[in-house]
Amino acid sequence: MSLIKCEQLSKSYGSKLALNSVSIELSSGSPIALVGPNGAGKTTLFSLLCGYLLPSSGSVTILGEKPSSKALLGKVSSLPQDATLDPNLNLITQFTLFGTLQGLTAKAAKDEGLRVLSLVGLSDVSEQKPQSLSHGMGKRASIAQALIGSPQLVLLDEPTAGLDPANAKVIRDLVKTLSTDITFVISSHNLDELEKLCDQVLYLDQGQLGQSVSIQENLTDEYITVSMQSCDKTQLISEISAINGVNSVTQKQEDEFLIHYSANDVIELEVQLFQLFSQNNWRYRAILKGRSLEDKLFS
Ligand SMILES: Nc1ncnc2c1ncn2[C@@H]1O[C@H](COP(=O)(O)OP(=O)(O)OP(=O)(O)O)[C@@H](O)[C@H]1O
Repeated sequence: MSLIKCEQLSKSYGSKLALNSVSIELSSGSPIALVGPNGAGKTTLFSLLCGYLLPSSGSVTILGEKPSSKALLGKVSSLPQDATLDPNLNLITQFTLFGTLQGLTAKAAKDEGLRVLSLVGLSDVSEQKPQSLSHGMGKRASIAQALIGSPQLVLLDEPTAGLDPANAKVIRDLVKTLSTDITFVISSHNLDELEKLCDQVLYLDQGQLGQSVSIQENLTDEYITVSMQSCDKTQLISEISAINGVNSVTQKQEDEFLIHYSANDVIELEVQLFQLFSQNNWRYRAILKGRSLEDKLFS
């Protein structure tokens, strides 16, 4: 059975059509990215999936059920972009309350609260109120709240927005670890982050679902993306273009170059690239097989 199924799903706010006939069918598994410009309809789609909003037309089901149905209690949860915890209650008190709202006994709810706090590394602050937490800890606490009851589907809206790189990595590692049991759908503007986490990317623009890109396909594409730290750009393009099997070299950004090749032996091409860098004393930042997600989506 599909995890999420939307058929010609539309949502209007008055005369504003925020979501326009979206049809998708998604299965459980690796994290799924939802990307799109501001106002594309990502939050609206999340709200429909959670049952916070009703469709104007079309249909949406999660595990075959309507989003707000009792059968989905505890199976779907979400971390809205502006989620805040109750400032008046300490973490474990409010998590216990959320657990009981999902039908757990008080004891089981407290155990569950402690379990999810431990998952996000916040056992030590379970008795503290949200205001005493740093921004990163607060975000982890909100994610912990979304994990109460071991849901099958968790929707994360900008889970690392505003976090420093170290805290963002903690959240990414957490999602990676948990994604063996939970399917995450992550809305974010951070394409680098999504590339690290997700296999599939849904692109929403002006309420319409555009392309669905599989990141894994990168592995078989005949592209290499090279980010350089220092080099002579004109010479780099000319010398790589001259390598046997290379069809084209395109400068994508200031220091990023996309190599399209038809060589059968990618390892041989990589060796030649390293030799070229070494001979010219050029330094590289990264060499990526395939195209970057940004390039796949926007070129
Ligand atoms: N409650 C509302 N009333 C009227 N219009 C709304 C409402 N909520 C959203 N919209 C409009 O619907 C469209 C989609 O908004 P939505 O918040 O779903 O986009 P988004 O992709 O999440 O944007 P962002 O990346 O900026 O968070 C926008 O044009 C927005 O202005």
